[in-house]
Amino acid sequence: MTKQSLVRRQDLAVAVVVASAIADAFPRFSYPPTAAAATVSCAKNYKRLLHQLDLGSGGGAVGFRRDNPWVQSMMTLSPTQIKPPVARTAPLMASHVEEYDAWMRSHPSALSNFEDIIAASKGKQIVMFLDYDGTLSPIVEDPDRAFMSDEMREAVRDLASHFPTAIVSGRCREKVSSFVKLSELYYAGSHGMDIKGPNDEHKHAKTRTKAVLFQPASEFLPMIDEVYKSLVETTKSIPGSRVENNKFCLSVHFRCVDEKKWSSLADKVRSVLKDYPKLRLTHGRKVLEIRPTIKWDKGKALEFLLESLGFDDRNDVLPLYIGDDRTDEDAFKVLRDRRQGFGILVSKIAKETNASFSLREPTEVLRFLRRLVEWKQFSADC
Ligand SMILES: O=P(O)(O)OC[C@H]1O[C@H](O[C@H]2O[C@H](CO)[C@@H](O)[C@H](O)[C@H]2O)[C@H](O)[C@@H](O)[C@@H]1O
Repeated sequence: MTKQSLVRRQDLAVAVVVASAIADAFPRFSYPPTAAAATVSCAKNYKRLLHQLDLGSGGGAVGFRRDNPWVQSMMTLSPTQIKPPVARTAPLMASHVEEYDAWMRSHPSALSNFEDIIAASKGKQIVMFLDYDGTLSPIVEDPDRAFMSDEMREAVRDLASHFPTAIVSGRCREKVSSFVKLSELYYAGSHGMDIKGPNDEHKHAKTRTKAVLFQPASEFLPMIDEVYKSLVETTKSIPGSRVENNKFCLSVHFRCVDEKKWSSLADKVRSVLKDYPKLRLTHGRKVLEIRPTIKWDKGKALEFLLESLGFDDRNDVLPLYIGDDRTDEDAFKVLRDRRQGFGILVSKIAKETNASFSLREPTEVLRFLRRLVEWKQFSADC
């Protein structure tokens, strides 16, 4: 066994131990799922939980005990806080490693399969879509300090000089663009509900976009502001909770909330939302996300941007979307349904996904982006 493969095995073992801990703590939702049941059970559970979470479609009266599905879903979909158990039995670990290996075979590394991705781009214009948190920046406790490294910024800048590049984020557009600090990019903030093109001087030569600006949820602004104020007031008694105003949507963070208080936090959020049937609730990584019930998401934003760039109904385009979160699945699904381009999921653990490839963490995203730039520069020189 090589040193590299040994290291990878050790990483896998850690991921597996954490996943096993989740499965132990919440056996109803095994995670990662068994190889055979992975697709069906994860998808079913997630859909069921989302249905129960969807207050807009009548969530019904439910309590907020630890055994409540809503609270359970906060736990199962936000695994990082769960500590690995002290010891695991070898056979169990081995089986989970096998499951992870099986997942990696169906969602192989975009780095190891770089040549295949490049081969698929032959004669096509690559268009890049990048999620921000957990993709370009590592997940940190304070959302206001989720900075992107200078190396990553440099790589994204180089990337955008070769390919049209968009940032697609749940954050407020102004906030994410202040983190990225590159005016040559397209930005789709608030989960795609706030889209803006690059400044005039940066328009990409191969695109015919004009000043793109699309805000399909603008009528919800007063309601979102009102709910933001209510949530700040209602949740202030929960230590560590935090409400973030993302302009067309809101985030209620529970990364720094004691697990014992999650139920109470969920209760408070729901008590506010019950008066707003036009808002719905979804989950991200240790975050409850509140947004208008309109049929608009990151997938629609991807389609909107492709069309704005003049690539709609064309076969000579290869969109690549890199993201780490549930909300990115809408974009992965669009690519899968269109049979166009590739979704790349950033994850260290097996997850139900519509992505075709995977990368383990933002440092691998950085390597992938750099390779794309190097390949483009090399092919331009030849
Ligand atoms: O679509 P994204 O760009 O991935 O945005 C999704 C949410 O990201 C941020 O929250 C996440 O990152 C934080 C900083 O690392 C972390 O503290 C939090 O637990 C994560 O959920 C952002 O703050 C949210 O508003 C976005 O909705």
